[in-house]
Amino acid sequence: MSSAPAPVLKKPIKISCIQLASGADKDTNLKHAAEKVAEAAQSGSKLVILPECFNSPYGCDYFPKYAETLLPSPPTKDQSPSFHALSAMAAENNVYLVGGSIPELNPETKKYYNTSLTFGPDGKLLGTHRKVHLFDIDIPGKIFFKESEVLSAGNKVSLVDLPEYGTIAVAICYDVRFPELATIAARRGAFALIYPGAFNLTTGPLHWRLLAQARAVDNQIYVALCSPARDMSASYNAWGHSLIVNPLAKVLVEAEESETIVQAELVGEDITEARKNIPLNNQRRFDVYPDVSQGKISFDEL
Ligand SMILES: NC(=O)CC(=O)C(=O)O
Repeated sequence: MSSAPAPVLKKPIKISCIQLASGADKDTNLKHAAEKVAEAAQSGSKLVILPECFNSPYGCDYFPKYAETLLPSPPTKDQSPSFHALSAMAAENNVYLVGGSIPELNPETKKYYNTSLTFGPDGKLLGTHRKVHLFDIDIPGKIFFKESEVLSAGNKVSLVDLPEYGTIAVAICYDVRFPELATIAARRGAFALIYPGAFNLTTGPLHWRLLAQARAVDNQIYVALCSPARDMSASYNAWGHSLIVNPLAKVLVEAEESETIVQAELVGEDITEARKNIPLNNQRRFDVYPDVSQGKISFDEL
């Protein structure tokens, strides 16, 4: 007799994406982020998400200037003010915090990364994700961006365990375009795919919502994309439109472009129901596409 699979989300959790307005001053950005995290927590969120490059402008010219050193871990306050500010935001508000991303400099290799840090309600670091797929695109007349001119790529699928709830996967922005990473995280039991991200005025309207819905329908789990607010005076204009999508790929909530917090309650039964009614997980044909299941995968060492 086959028994029902254990729910991947043990109890409901309210989550918030903070579509943060930030500028060039890191201290101001950190203080503002702290106010917004407190606001999200006060409204009942237990998982709070900040955007990609939440405390700096986004662009290759800015990565070295704003980069912080995270190793050896934990870093000192001088090495990483953002690490300490994020840890305090999580602890003071008793929330899990996916701290968007920050530019990171590895002091030994001298390589830069676009790195996300996730903290628990006790302020302890639970996981890190270095952007795996660097944002290198050239759409003539519209947008040219080459993160690989400055950044190096991370090399792992990042899963973070939230003990009372279950497991989330954290990846960054351009990573959302790669279904393999999401599908592997889902097969490892994630109940949500969390992407701090910063699409732009060209790719945002084309693909932002579509990709969130695609990753949700592929994997029958929740997806959250958290953008910075749009700033037309900045060199990179973020799309905004932070959103949360359910396991049937329905958009539960979506922002416009200005600063706001979008929230939704994630419910385990909605994942179970979607998977019962459309049982993709029992129907995969790895005998037909073995490369997907046999590739070598690196996971987060928690
Ligand atoms: N900024 C990114 O990493 C990705 C992006 O804007 C896009 O894929 O489009």
